Amino acid sequence: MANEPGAPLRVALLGCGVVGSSVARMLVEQADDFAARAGAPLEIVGIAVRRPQRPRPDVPVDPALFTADAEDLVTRADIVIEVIGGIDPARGLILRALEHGASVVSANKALVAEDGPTLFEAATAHGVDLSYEAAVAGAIPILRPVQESLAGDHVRKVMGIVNGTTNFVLDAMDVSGSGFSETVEQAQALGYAEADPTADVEGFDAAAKAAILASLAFHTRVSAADVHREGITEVGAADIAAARENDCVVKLLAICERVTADGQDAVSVRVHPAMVPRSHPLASVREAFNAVFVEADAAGELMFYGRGAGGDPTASAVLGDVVAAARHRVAGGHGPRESAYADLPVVDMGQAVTRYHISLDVADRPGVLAQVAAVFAEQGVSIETVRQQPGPEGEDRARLIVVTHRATDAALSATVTALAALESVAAVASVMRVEGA
Ligand SMILES: NC(=O)C1=CN([C@@H]2O[C@H](COP(=O)(O)OP(=O)(O)OC[C@H]3O[C@@H](n4cnc5c(N)ncnc54)[C@H](OP(=O)(O)O)[C@@H]3O)[C@@H](O)[C@H]2O)C=CC1
Ligand SMILES: N[C@@H](CC=O)C(=O)O
Repeated sequence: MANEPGAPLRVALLGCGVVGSSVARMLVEQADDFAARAGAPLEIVGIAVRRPQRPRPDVPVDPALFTADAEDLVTRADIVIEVIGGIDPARGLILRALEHGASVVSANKALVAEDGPTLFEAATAHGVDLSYEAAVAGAIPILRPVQESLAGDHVRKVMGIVNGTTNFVLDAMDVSGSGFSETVEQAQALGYAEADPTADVEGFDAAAKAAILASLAFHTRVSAADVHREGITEVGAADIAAARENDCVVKLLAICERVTADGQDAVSVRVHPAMVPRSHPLASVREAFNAVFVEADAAGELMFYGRGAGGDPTASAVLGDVVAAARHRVAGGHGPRESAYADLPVVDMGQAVTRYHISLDVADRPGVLAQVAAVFAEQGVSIETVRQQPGPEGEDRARLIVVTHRATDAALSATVTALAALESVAAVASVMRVEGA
């Protein structure tokens, strides 16, 4: 859909919170640059928010532009930027914008991961762009490289830290021993966390991003519901300490990989905390930074690193999509369409192959090590290393630390259940997967 040459492009902004206020400010402050890059001036014609009367001193626009009537606003724009978040009303507003011929830019991973195909079909039907680079890993250009630059390769695996809030919390627990709630509050104040931080700490946000990455990397459809998800609320000081003793750090990882299941090509997509060796590049990703590690047949290993959350970093990705959409409207053409021809099944977590680090408090007497080893053997799980440490002073207990070789998650988790049932095992002190070794 081409616009009149030189005519301003009408931009509607839906949402003016952490991300939207940065987008509005940058559009205004860098208006001349955007006009030159896009090939036409970008003119904000309205900003839809919940509370239009609220003073917003950090947003340098005419207060009359604020409206609560997003439904009307989207029908008056060439480009609609959706940074409200959540499923509704964002979904209805995007569909309405596309139906009215507007190009849409969104940062909404929850919506794309839940109902992307409906939105993509509407964009295709109306011949306009729908882009969402900001939805995964904030400022890091990762979706376009995976979708376009790697379209000539065969991506085998994508593994990354894609949630800034949880990385901020885990990093603080490791470095300063800070408490969980206190660091989540800090992440909220810094604008990293979602409106409801449960989405971050319970892994929903990372699962949505994993679904998007897997869909693009493997040319298939993966929705958020297909992703195995564990958050960081169960990670305690004992796990952080166990990781440190093992020369590892704990990270919330999103892992998307091609697998073979029952002789068929399939994909495994999971989000969970894992111990990562300090020597691995992902271990050095600190604070709210994100990083995504991609393995492809021809390219080999690639790593993308940068700020994964916050207003300005996310606005950078949003505005990159806005300029691309504007160029298409000025010169004709459109961005990449969904490529989901592969139609690969998603395997369940039990079939995923991983390694476990298990710390057990056991009775310190002859034969216990043999009992423990027998449980691993019964489940077909091979032990890589086992260490024994003294237990608490005055108690006849020892701490056994076992790291396994790779096995299916089903076998590993059955092993932990069987270990916990042994009379000689007083407690399973910590269980965590190990990745990146
Ligand atoms: N924050 C971050 O670091 C990142 C966020 N994202 C994504 O960007 C999106 C926005 O996030 P963020 O800016 O943090 O969110 P905020 O909660 O800070 O802002 C949400 C904005 O949407 C407005 N809004 C809420 N409901 C409605 C509604 N029904 N109609 C019109 N406007 C509404 C709010 O209005 P009001 O101001 O009046 O309350 C507010 O301006 C989300 O999809 C998020 O996942 C992506 C990457 C990073
Ligand atoms: N809440 C998210 C924001 C970016 O997507 C995060 O913490 O990474």
